[in-house]
Amino acid sequence: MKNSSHKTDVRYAGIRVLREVDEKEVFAQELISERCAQSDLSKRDKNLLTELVNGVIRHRLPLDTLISFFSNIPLNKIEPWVLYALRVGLYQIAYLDRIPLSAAINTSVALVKKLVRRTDAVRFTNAVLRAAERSIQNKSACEPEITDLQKALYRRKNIWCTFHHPIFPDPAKHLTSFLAINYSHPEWLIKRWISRYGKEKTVEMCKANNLAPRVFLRVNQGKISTREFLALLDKDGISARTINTAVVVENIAVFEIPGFAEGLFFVQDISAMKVAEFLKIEKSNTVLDMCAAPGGKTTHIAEFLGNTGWIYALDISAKRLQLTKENCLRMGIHNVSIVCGDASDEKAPFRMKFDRILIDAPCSNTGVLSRRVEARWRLKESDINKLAALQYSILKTGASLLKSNGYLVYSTCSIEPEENQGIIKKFMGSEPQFSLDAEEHYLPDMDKGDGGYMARLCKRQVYSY
Ligand SMILES: C[S@@+](CC[C@H](N)C(=O)[O-])C[C@H]1O[C@@H](n2cnc3c(N)ncnc32)[C@H](O)[C@@H]1O
Repeated sequence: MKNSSHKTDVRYAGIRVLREVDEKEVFAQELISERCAQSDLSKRDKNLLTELVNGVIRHRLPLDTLISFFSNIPLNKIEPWVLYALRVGLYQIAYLDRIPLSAAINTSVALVKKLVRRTDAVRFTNAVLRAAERSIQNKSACEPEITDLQKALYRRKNIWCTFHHPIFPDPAKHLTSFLAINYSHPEWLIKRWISRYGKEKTVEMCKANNLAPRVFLRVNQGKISTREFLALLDKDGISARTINTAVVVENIAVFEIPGFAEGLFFVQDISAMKVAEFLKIEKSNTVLDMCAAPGGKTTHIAEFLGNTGWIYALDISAKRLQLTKENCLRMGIHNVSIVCGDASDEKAPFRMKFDRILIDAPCSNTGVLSRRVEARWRLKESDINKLAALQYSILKTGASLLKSNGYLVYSTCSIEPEENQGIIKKFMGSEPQFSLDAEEHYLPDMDKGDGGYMARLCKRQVYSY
């Protein structure tokens, strides 16, 4: 859909991405980047597209709760395009400040007019959005002003939106469903985290998961020094600072940062940057990266190797390995072989053994929910044990491919113990040749980065007499 000046309409692009993310099970961020690259959207509209798609996915549960409250049709009976248009409209009404309420309503109604072309659907969309708008009492209420939590929706940075009606569960009677709806996470995950981390920490993590994550850049030292890169950003008026070796950029989308195509940096969370370092790479090592795509850690390992040694980048996904290849080319890395295969298969396609092995395992992603916005809705509690079984078999294969005195790092971006300490404990119980050299786990934090886990195992030499 083009608007009157024949430019792509940003909300139309957004609603299509939202439906595709749900129906094709693709990653929202990858689809947003693809659409931004292909479209004639302005920089401002690209930012709005990112905000709308990520915001609607992150806040889906409170948005659907509002729709259910103001609609006379059950949620599962609402025509899909109408439902997406309602979510987009309500997100702007309840969570954004820049867009006038009338514009939020009119643009969603216009989407339904174009996509559904039925007057009852148009009338229904208009009625639900106007009822929600009329029910808002104060869009920027501070915590001390909240007298009835059933009428209050948490927005961000301790700002709430209050309503005239009691829409949300009573926290005194249904604490977990109140927290699940207000902070937009599945209830089973809230229960799990409360039992492990307590209510305060759980709420803090949920709040962090609902904010756009910080953009951390790993400067490609093979091409440019951090000082030179900061000067380049400064020249473009981009404010940046360093945290340890990472560069943090504020208020800017990745596509606006200079030097991407030239491979001057890799976008990588500060927690993910710790993993390659943890592997204790030495020059000339032969390294196996067993779950390598799209190559964030492969390219970091290459930096530690300099132009020495060799990396085998294995992954089960040919499509994601294509990204690994492109990233290696972009970053100017040539000592990598790309291998497509199943790392859980004990007959892994290698006859040789490796000095270092990295297993950055497929996981539930519960440490990176601010980045992987759709993950919280796709994940089921029963998936955690299934993932643990896969992770364990990948670890067993990796262990069989490590040289004596070599190091193996097992890492995830999950904060669930079954996928982390549980795997290592079980493994150590059955593999006396290995010792646990070091272990770290971290919870998601706005300033310190994503949540996750890493363990370094050492394979001892066994002498037979
Ligand atoms: C956490 S991501 C890896 C991220 C990567 N290390 C990086 O830093 O860019 C996990 C990867 O595991 C891959 N994967 C899932 N199951 C696998 C299997 N059985 N064998 C090999 N790779 C697998 C996925 O395709 C995905 O690319």
